[in-house]
Amino acid sequence: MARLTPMLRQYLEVKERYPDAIVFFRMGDFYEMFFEDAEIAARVLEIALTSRDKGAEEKVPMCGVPVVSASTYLARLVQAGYKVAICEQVEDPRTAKGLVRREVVRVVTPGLYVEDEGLESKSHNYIASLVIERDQAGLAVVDLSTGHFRVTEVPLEGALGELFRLEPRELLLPEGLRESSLTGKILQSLPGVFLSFDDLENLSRGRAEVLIKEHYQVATLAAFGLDGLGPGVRAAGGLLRYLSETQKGHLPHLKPPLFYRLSQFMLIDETTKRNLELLKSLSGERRGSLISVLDRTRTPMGGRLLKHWILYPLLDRAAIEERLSAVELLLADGYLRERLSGGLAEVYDLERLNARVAMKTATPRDLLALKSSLLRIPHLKEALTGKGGVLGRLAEEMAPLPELVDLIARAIREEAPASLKDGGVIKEGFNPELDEYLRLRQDAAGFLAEIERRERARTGIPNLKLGFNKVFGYFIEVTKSQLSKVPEDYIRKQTLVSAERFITPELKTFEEKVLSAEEKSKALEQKIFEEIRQKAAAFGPKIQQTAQAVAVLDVLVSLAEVAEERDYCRPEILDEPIIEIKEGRHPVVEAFLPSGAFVPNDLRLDHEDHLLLIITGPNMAGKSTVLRQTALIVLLAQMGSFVPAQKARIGLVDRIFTRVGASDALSRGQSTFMVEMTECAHILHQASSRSLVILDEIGRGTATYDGLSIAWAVAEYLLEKDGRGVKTLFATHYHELTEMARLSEKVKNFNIAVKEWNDQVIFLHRLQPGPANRSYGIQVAALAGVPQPVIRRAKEILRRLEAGEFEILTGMARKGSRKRLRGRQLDLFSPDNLLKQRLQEIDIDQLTPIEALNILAELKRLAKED
Ligand SMILES: Nc1ncnc2c1ncn2[C@@H]1O[C@H](COP(=O)(O)OP(=O)(O)OP(=O)(O)O)[C@@H](O)[C@H]1O
Repeated sequence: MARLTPMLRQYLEVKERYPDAIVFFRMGDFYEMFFEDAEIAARVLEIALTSRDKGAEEKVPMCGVPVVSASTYLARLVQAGYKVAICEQVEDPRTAKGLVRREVVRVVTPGLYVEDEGLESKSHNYIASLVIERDQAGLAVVDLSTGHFRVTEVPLEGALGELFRLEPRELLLPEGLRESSLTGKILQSLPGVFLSFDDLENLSRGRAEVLIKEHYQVATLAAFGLDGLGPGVRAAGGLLRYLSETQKGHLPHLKPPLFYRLSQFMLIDETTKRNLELLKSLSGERRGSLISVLDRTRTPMGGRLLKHWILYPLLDRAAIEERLSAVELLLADGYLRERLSGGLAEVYDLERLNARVAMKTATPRDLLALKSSLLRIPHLKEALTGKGGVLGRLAEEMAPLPELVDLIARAIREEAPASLKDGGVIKEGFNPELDEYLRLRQDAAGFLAEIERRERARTGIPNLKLGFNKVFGYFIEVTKSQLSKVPEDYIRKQTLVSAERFITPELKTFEEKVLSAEEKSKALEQKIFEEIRQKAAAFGPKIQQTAQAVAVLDVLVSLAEVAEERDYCRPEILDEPIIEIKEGRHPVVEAFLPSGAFVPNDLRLDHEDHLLLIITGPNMAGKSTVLRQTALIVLLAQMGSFVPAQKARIGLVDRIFTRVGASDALSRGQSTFMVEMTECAHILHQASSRSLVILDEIGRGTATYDGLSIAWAVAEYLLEKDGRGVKTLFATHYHELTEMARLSEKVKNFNIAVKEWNDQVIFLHRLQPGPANRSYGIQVAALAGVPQPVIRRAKEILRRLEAGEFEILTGMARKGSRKRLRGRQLDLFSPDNLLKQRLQEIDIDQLTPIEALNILAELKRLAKED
């Protein structure tokens, strides 16, 4: 240490306090990084790595980024998963005695990033914290870029699901969980989440309460609905402490924590969110997702709220009806909708602008954006006056804040530059002192012209010019051919190819005056701007309230537009557990087909005679589509949207469960069948009589008869669960399941119609009562391009199976007729020696019917491979 320069010593002291962060060390107009930090940053940011003298002969690796463009570099480091500590000069270098004092003013991680460059405008950037107490988990989430703060308590097994629903960018966990299996599971569910660890386990309930009360200056937690909570309060307090430490206590825009219970909303778990392709398609893109069809929002806060509505459908009938009525009104009044959408399109991200104002990072252009957004508010309010219901309430909640608009309009120049650094931000006439400096600078132009004119006359050099550059300041330029006329008092400063530049004492004195005026005016502009920003910050809560109202309005207008364009209807919301859909459509599939090409379908579910619908039909007929569209229509209805149907009556559903086809869990080291059964177990445990269960092809991942037996037992269990059963749609290729309809009147068979033509199938996509009579698997295989010899052979096997050989075989197996069975099987599948040998080993007399069936299934499989 002793050999280091004082500056590097200061740097190392800072670094010692933030060992796991890259330190951005402010030096003038740059943030510099040293040692290993410099090497990492140079690599990640692709900037030059240089070095600096350590004071002795050794060199220290170093790199730097300009302060003006720092947020871009910051975004890249943070996105690459690094933590950055921003260390500023906290005193004026011009007046500091000795080394300038520097302090870390903010720590930035993926979850603490607030600059626009690295954030998706229509997504929240959440940081969450998790605290576990026995079988309960407390969860708190904050979006620092908007100030949203939410808290919940969930049973431990639901914590992961809720985390997946929120998808935080960063998760704060108790130190003790660092190496735990739970952390491993979290990383599997949320790949790319940035994990931070904190001493949350030793944060007592009492201490956490004090932290919250102190921050919000309240006497009790009752106002936030947090009283009576345990781990929820600790998670919220812990998160607040972490935010306060990293932001150095600077969190004025954080909204009061909003407590919610999972039971207030329809529960959408990880599987359902993925399977129903709510925010992303199965291939991971926005295209093909529900939100891609629904999102017509014009403001970033509207976009974020729409996501929230999709993930948190309501269970309160009155609240749903309110939203639906607003959508209906907007749908009916095209003129109103147009006025509103025009206004909304001109509102910027009020939430993030407000956050930047509060965090003192707002630029002059941010304030202009705030002003022009607020200027739209009176128009929106006016358009909504007298509308009643939600719309009327929104109008009341919007605050146009004319004092703030007026202040910004008087103070900030419309063409203000992006940064404050070079001045030119504050309008003339706003501050007399600033005007004085400005006049001096303007006068300077006249004064310089006067000097030029006078010097030309004095020296007789007609093309003598006055100029300015950053290195030499003001100068007089004389071309080489005129040099002989230059007077004695000119002092030569610079030689160019064809001219020489001079200064005079008079010019130097003048220059000092002008430059000091410039410097003073910049400092004054900075001060004035900060004062205005400070004043704007005082309007924070009103701006947030307005932003929230704008967001709701934006989503409602968006839903009305989609309803109009895609011809959706208003669903009837019921308390009784019925789902009745007439001419329902899949909102996403239909959007990809030509208009009118989608075949609508009717469907009814209830607890009397339509509790379990078994849906059979060939591959590609549209079984999955019917299943998913039913779930999506229910979800849309409960989020307050119109639905793609001619008529829909929806009894409130508390949860939608889905078990659909292959999942991407293979990459997480689980087998397809294991995933299928885990999801299935979850459904069987959790589903209630108010849930909707969608099962697509269950039991397919194992041996045929194991699978069939499981599928059958699962269906039976759901039929009886809790005495009332669970509304279930079950698509299957196990034709045997259709037998269930004979055993219970609550079960109904449906199939999806196809037409046969020239040994080809034509898909009609129409749902009709009764079981499917054929599977057409081979025709679909042919469509898919399976080679002709295989298709011919498959048809041959199928023909013989259908001719009854299958039943004969099983019958024989039951009777234990070893010899005949062997003969038949050999004949049927033209087996090789290996197969013959296997059959010799089987003691058919001891076989149970199921075992016999399994053997046959295996033979079939071998024959197919053959
Ligand atoms: N009602 C419909 N109207 C028009 N096209 C439809 C309809 N239903 C499905 N389709 C089309 O058929 C395709 C296959 O549908 P889907 O995946 O639902 O079939 P499936 O019966 O579940 O098939 P598999 O058994 O192979 O999974 C869809 O991608 C869609 O293009």
